[in-house]
This record gives sequence, C-alpha cells and structure tokens, in this order.
Amino acid sequence: MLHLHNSVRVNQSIVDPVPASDPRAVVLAARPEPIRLSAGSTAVIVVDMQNAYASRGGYVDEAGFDIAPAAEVAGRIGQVLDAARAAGMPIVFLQNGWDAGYVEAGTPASPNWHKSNALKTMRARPELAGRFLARGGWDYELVDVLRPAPGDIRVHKPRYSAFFNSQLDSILRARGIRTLIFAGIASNVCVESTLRDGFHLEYFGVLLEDATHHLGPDFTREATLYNVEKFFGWVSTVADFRRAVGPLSRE
Ligand SMILES: C/C(=C/NC(N)=O)C(=O)O
Repeated sequence: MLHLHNSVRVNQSIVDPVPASDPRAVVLAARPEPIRLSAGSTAVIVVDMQNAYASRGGYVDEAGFDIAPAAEVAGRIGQVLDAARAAGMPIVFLQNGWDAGYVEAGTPASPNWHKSNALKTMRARPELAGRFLARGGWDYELVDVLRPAPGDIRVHKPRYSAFFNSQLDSILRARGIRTLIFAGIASNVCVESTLRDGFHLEYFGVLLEDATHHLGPDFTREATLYNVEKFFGWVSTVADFRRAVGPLSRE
C-alpha cells in the first residue's frame, strides 16, 4: 500500500495502458502508482522552454517572477531528451505566443487579453511593446541549451493549454501516442493546463517534478503536484525516467 496526501491509500498495482508483452514497454516508477509505457506510444512534451520563461530579460523575468531555477531545470530536461532520443521516443517542443501583430492574442473581448501577464506588462510599460512572445522574436525562441534535433516536432500554441487551437492532438494521434511525459515551465500554468486537457482527451499524463518550475508562490507547485497525482495523472522524476527508459536505448 502507498500513503498519499490526506492519508488516502491506493493499491500499488501497475497502471497498464500498454501490454507487458510490448517489446518496447518499461515500467516507470511514479506516484500514486508505477505506470507501464512503451517507447512506441509515448512522447516527451517540452512545454514552453522559451527565453520568455527561462532567460533573464525574458517576459516572466521582466514581469517579476522568479526564474532562478530555470537554468537547472533546462539542464535536467536535456537529460530527459537524451534518454528519450536514445529510446526512439518522439519529442514535441511547445512554443507559446502569438503573431508579431498580436492578432492571435485577442482583443478586450478575450479573457486572454485581460489575464496574460505578458500583454499586461507590455501595456503597463510601453517601452516593452512588441517584445514578449511574438513569433520571430528572441523572447519566443527556445532557450539555446534546448535546441530541437532533426526529427523533433515543434508546435505553436496561442493559449495556456497546448490542445487549444493547435496541431498537437492530431500530431500525437497520427503517431499512436497514448502517454505524455511532461517537462517545462510553468508547472502550474501551461504544463498543468495541457496535462489536464490531455486527460480529457484520453492521454496518460506523467509530470517529471524536477524537470519543471512554477510561476508564483511555492504552494502553486504543491497544488499542481497534488492535482496531477490525485486527479489527472502521475508524478515521476528525471532519474526514474532515465532509469526506466535506459534499457530501451538503441545506441
Ligand atoms: C503565466 C504564463 C505561463 N505560461 C506557461 N508557459 O506556463 C503565461 O504564458 O503568461
């Protein structure tokens, strides 16, 4: 038996979306229980590792959020990608933002116009106008240490959840993907939004807790981990992911 928050107990049986007979299947240690995944039906989803979210002078830094842990997180995501590539798993890089004219960001008739801290910061500081999250600009680009390799997939997304107004679902379905390994920033915003929507689309979502960073007080990190573990998916770590998929390495 495994003890969870609030003293809830669940069986430690393996969650089994793929048959054990699948030659590319491994068991990933996770909370609340281990989950079997296959390299043939699992993708790594790297959420918004753009200068906006992970570099000094980018949007969230300028908007006053703490990005100090982002560099370490990027390094750990690099380890996840090395292991995933060696195992032959597809890797999807999400990039959040809008066109250079901000048409996709919406008008005052959109909640995004009112809630986006990027848009709000640019309105409050006109000298920053046009700088944040605009396709073609530095802020929108992925951080230098996490450049996509040939074969990796990039998906543009204009809202927090990558399943809205994007190609993500059809790209995943076209490859027979059932399980999504999540890394990136921010755990409590775009990562959680995408993992939740994936749940409703029948994807098995696993969040690697040390390959992500939150925006806001530490309780937001705790809340996301609780929500994922308890309601929407599974929580694992970079070391456990590497341990699990290591034997699948084709090198
Ligand atoms: C706050 C925020 C989060 N984005 C993310 N990638 O989690 C934003 O985009 O404004």
